[in-house]
Amino acid sequence: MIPIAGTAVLTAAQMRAAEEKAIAAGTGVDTLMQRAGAGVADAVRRLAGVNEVLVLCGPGNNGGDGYVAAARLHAAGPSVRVAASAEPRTPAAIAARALWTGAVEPLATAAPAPVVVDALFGTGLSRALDTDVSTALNRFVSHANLAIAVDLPSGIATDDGALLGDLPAFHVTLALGAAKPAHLLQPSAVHCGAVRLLPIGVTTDSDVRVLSRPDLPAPAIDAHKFTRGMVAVIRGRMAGAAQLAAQAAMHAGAGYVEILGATIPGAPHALVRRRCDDSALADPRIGAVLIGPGLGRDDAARALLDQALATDRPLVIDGDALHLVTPERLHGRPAETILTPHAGEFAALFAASDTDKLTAARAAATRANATIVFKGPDTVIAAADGRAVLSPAASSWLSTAGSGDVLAGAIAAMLAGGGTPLDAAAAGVWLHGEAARRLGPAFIADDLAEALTGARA
Ligand SMILES: NC(=O)C1=CN([C@@H]2O[C@H](COP(=O)(O)OP(=O)(O)OC[C@H]3O[C@@H](n4cnc5c(N)ncnc54)[C@H](O)[C@@H]3O)[C@@H](O)[C@H]2O)[C@@H](O)CC1
Ligand SMILES: Nc1ncnc2c1ncn2[C@@H]1O[C@H](COP(=O)(O)OP(=O)(O)O)[C@@H](O)[C@H]1O
Ligand SMILES: [K+]
Repeated sequence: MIPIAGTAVLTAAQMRAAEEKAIAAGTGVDTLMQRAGAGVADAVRRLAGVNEVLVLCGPGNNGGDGYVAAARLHAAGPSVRVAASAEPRTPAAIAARALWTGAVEPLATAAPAPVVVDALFGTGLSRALDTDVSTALNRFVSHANLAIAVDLPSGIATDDGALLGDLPAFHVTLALGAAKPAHLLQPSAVHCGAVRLLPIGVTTDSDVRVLSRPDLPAPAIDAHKFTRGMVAVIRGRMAGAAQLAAQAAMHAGAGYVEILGATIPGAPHALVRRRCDDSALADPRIGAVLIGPGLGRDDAARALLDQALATDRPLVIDGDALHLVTPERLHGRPAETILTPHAGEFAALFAASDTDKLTAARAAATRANATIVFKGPDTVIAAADGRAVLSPAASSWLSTAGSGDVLAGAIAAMLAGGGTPLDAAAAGVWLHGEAARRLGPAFIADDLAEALTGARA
């Protein structure tokens, strides 16, 4: 049972292919199922203690994992019962069913237990749950003190995180072999609870990974302010937003942060101010230019955006600027570009899409030849080369005005510090989430910017 941070994320088809590769190399599906079931039993025993466990088994290999786990749990001591929605259908699941010597109760009439283990459906779910199955599942989960899902909560779509039925929320989900998009994308992720990985000895390879704590060393012994990264924030109509972003860049570790534009009364003394002209923007020491927070959408804003797009400096584009730019204008830029849209800005820039958030972000990244940070409760970071990073849900207290400005500043600091755009964006998202976690409830964006210092530590 290991944390999923930094691990590969596989679709159902990629997981099947990985499994087939293992089978072709000599590890049978029964062996994989034994490993999965043993891992589940071990995790359940640790989480459930001496409480009675009810294992719910479906017709496929997810159900097979359930029978293996039930037999192993029974052998290890805890009181276990099994209820099934249907007879097992796959050869491996039929063999696993034979290992369970106790009764198999019908799902509809089985009594609840303090611990419920859902092995009804995993990556093979192909349509919505029947209502009798989802009613029973809700009944068991609502009566349990601890609800554990095997691989995925039954009723969620592995690849896009859609809910295929009226689903309860689980406390823990044990991802078999690899995390899947549904463990991280909403609305399904919130139904998974804490997700832990159970390795089953299958090699998993993917362009998509789970966000992890970035490696951000202290400045080198001979560092000076410009080697640590210089960030230029272009100020627009709302000075507060630009100031928040600038403060975030400073607290995230940039060595030198300047505001390009009119003076902001009360700004920190460490924040340098300069006129926003072509020569300021051409400063070769600038590691990242940030435009968008509080920019406005008028002609003056458009002129500032033109200036920013004309530089050969790495660029972070946020907020209002996302409404003024087009993917085509970004495509030919001579330096890296990171875009940080929330759902509304994403739709304005790339048009609404009916695909899932991961697919949409990757397509947008290719289209704009930029790194996209598609924000929200399931932030997706996608690079133009197809790689992507999925963030586990961050604190919902981030839903406060200005927290996006803080994120943009943190990402600009990471980019100026020399990371690749994908690493810089991921590091910024991680610091932002960690700062929020440290603050707890009801913080404001100003607190969040300051808390980046602690997150960085
Ligand atoms: N991929 C791997 O490497 C491994 C996968 N294993 C397990 O195998 C699972 C995948 O097994 P399967 O492909 O057999 O799929 P599932 O066990 O998820 O379910 C498939 C079965 O359910 C039926 N079905 C699908 N949707 C339904 C619905 N809404 N209502 C009623 N019946 C429905 C299908 O016709 C099929 O019979 C994984 O989630 C995991 O738990 C493990 O056994 C070990 C290794
Ligand atoms: N419910 C939520 N759970 C987790 N993170 C959230 C939630 N709501 C917003 N966020 C995060 O907070 C930030 C909000 O950014 P944005 O919408 O641009 O706000 P603003 O424009 O007010 O600064 C983003 O990083 C987003 O991912
Ligand atoms: K399941």
